[in-house]
Amino acid sequence: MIKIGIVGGTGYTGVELLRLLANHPKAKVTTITSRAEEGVPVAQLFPNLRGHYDLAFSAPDPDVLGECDLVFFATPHGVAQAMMPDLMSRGTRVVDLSADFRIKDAEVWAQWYGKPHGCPQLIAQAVYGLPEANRHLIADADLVACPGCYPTATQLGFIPLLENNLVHPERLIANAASGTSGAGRQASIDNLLSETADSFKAYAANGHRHLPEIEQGLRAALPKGAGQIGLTFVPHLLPMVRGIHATLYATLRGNAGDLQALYEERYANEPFVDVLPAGSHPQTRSVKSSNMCRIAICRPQQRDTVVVMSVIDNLTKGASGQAIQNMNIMFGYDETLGLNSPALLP
Ligand SMILES: NC(=O)C1=CN([C@@H]2O[C@H](COP(=O)(O)OP(=O)(O)OC[C@H]3O[C@@H](n4cnc5c(N)ncnc54)[C@H](OP(=O)(O)O)[C@@H]3O)[C@@H](O)[C@H]2O)C=CC1
Ligand SMILES: CC(=O)N[C@@H](CCC(=O)OP(=O)(O)O)C(=O)O
Repeated sequence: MIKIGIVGGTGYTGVELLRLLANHPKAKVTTITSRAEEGVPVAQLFPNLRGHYDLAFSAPDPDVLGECDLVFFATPHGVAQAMMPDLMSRGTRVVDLSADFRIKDAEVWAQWYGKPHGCPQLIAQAVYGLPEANRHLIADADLVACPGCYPTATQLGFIPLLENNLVHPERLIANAASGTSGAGRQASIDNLLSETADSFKAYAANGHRHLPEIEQGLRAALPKGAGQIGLTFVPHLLPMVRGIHATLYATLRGNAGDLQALYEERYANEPFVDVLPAGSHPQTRSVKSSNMCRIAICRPQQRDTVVVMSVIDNLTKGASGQAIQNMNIMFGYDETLGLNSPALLP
């Protein structure tokens, strides 16, 4: 049994980690932090966890976290950067759910996150935790940077086309829509029910901080010499709680062959990517609370635009489920341990 610490246990990704880890056979949460809720029993704040956890929230303490085999950071950007050097010097491994170590260029990070990177010396050793692309590196990593929610849905959708150099990489488009839990649990007027219900809008159309992360991942998938990645990414807010639906567009270079077979083959051995039968339209409800990404591909009127639809639960495959998938790989466990529940319906 490995000992787990969670920094930032009162946010949506923190409580999703707790939900998923409650039945994990090889991992036990031994400390969970919140500064605002210090001393409050976990089950008092989250009644769904009554009977599962005896712990109370505590303030982050490096000595206590340093006794864990693995610490998850489920905190806003900047927190992991500040605590990481001390924690890693104690030999504790880390899966960071924030964007602190996702981007390989510290200056690009600073440009998009509006402040200097707080720990540039550890960026190089951070492994980007998208198992479908980096499984072999994750296994030995001490620091895994878990991908963002939009980046997970978008990269899994585009990767097979790019790896096989089938599309013009500089003309990619991603229209993606997220439920409101993507914005976290802190109060904000924009996320009130009365602001979001019965409405649908794009936001950050001029540039969202996930753009450099997604482009970095797509660049890694493209064979050398195959051109430059250029993505137009427009996020949208959906009046629902969980889920991301990404509709992706790419222009084929020429005769692409059987795209359905290509996707089925690429993801045949992936436990958490499900390529739907031709003609399907994936729904966010088919992945709600599950770690699955469901994908469908089509080529309308057999023209040169390929459309890929990719759905995930932003809190599960888009954050905490993927974080646990990474943990399983890091500790040599079956990758699916604790993550096999099907989606919640209705
Ligand atoms: N929501 C989503 O769908 C996704 C979120 N992410 C990322 O995961 C991270 C967590 O997201 P989410 O759960 O939504 O965030 P929330 O805002 O809901 O929760 C943040 C948590 O971090 C703690 N925290 C805040 N500041 C600090 C600090 N300085 N030191 C220690 N703890 C702190 C808070 O507790 P307290 O202040 O009491 O200490 C709280 O428990 C973010 O980086 C987010 O971008 C990634 C993918 C998807
Ligand atoms: C709906 C909504 O507001 N979503 C958030 C992104 C989700 C997220 O948490 O971003 P990371 O994955 O980088 O942590 C946003 O657009 O900022």
